[in-house]
Amino acid sequence: MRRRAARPSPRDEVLRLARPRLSASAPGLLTGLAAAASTVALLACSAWLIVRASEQPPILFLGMAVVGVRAFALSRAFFRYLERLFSHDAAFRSLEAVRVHVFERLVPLAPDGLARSSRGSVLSAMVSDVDDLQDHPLRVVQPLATSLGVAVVAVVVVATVSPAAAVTLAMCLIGFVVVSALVSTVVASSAERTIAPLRAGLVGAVVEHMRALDVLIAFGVAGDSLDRLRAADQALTGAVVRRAAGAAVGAAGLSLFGGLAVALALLVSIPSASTGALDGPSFAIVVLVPLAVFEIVSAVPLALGVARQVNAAADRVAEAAPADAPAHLPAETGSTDAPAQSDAPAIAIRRLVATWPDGTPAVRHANLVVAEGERVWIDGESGSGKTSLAHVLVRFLDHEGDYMLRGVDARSLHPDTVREVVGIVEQNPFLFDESIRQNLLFARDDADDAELEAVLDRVGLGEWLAERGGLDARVGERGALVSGGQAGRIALARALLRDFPIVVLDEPTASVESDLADRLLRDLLDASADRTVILISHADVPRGLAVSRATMRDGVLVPASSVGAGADS
Ligand SMILES: Nc1ncnc2c1ncn2[C@@H]1O[C@H](COP(=O)(O)OP(=O)(O)OP(=O)(O)O)[C@@H](O)[C@H]1O
Repeated sequence: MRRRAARPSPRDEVLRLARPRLSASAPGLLTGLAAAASTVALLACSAWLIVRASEQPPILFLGMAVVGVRAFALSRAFFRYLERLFSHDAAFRSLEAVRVHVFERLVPLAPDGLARSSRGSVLSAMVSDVDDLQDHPLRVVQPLATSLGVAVVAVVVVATVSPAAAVTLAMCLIGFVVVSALVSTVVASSAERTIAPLRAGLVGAVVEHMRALDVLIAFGVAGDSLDRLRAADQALTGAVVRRAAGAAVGAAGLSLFGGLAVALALLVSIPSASTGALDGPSFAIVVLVPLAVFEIVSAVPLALGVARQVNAAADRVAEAAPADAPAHLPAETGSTDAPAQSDAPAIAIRRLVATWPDGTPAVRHANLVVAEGERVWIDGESGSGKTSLAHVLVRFLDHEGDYMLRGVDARSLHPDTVREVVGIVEQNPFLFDESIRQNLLFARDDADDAELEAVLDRVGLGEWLAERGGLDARVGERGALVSGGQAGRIALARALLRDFPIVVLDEPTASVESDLADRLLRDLLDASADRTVILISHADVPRGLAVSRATMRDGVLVPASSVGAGADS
């Protein structure tokens, strides 16, 4: 029986994505090898030429070596240039693919699958951790492959001249790689593994500091936040310094073993040189080639350090953007045919249960039937689960039990298709730091100015728009230049532009004083008169605005009460 291949670990999956295909990386690897081989050959040829020239032979005997020195000097630069070109081209191409792939993995997580990750860690995963992954082909695979190739070729070439010198060279190379790798692992491995998380911590601290600056200043604690930033910066600097110490150990090992290789080559070659078995130029090659080889393999301890950093970055990318969506989020599959209006209710849910990705119960039990064109008011105490239900209705959250949308099982539809029919106007709508026009256009980018002005007029913002000087007025960072009620109205204008037949209004009056709340609610519901509306509001809704009412209590939706529900205004 054939065994199914084990699935690679999340880290390996990410690294495999970052690794260019062999056909893309082969030109870089081969030219890198040629450049390194040229370096060694240049030194060997020069050493031979200098020593042979000191013997003052006829110039004809030196011709080939002179050409060789020139050729290897030129080919070294030429192949080095090509190697940079090919290897970076391959790495950047795969980097582009990785970033797109990571972004595609993040999209289905938003918004509820990302609720527990800080913006800083997602930002770091997407930017600096993905950037670090390009070091895998460039600064790990390339130098290791080049070093191995050149070391083997050099040992073989030296063996043809002096087998004993080849043995000492091989021993010194192995000693250097083993000892410096071990010592630098002891000195720097923990630093290298912590650099990515510490850098993410610093980015996260900076992002949070900037986002919360108004609150921090208002409460006089901006200094404490700056202290935290400083501490994060110091921790990162400390790790970088410890990593540099590891690199210094590697450099010391290089001098030690490089010198040892030359000394041992002298030791084992002098007897044959003194008996004449080894001629002067060959003696020079045997003694000096180790210096050039060690220059190439000096990249090995650095590459091992970079490999540890890349592994840490890959772990973080795999954690921030897992290959499989976490439990309780809807799968990004299903029919893309949006269900049309029919005799079936707009929304019918029965024995519906939903859970947040972290396991917190979101909705414990809900039954609700909403006819096409009906307005339902869902009230309930803060934290009872109203917003959670809204997230189920727009398929941000998965559910168990029945959720039929216009007679079609919502789970059989692609979540994006459900969101073409059911739109949400969030409790704290997000406004981009852009003009009013841009904040509306992203809902429907082919709307002209007249349509935008009409929809703003419909949600009661016509006068305000004129006062602001038109659609080019900016709304500020996170809507800082508009009030909470105006932000809610802009969010509804977006939903109307998108023309969702079913709209969920989540606490539209939450940030509005109570005497203005009734007017805002009336305006919003008037503006959505031709659609099915599920109005979530813990505040009273004036009589007549909602047709039926249901109450959420501790995650349980208590069935709708009589027609004409609503408080006396
Ligand atoms: N992203 C989340 N991850 C995990 N738990 C959450 C998340 N969002 C909300 N909760 C929890 O789910 C429960 C219901 O919260 P929900 O926001 O649905 O209440 P709500 O009735 O809309 O409250 P409010 O009227 O204050 O907006 C609460 O216990 C809350 O702490």
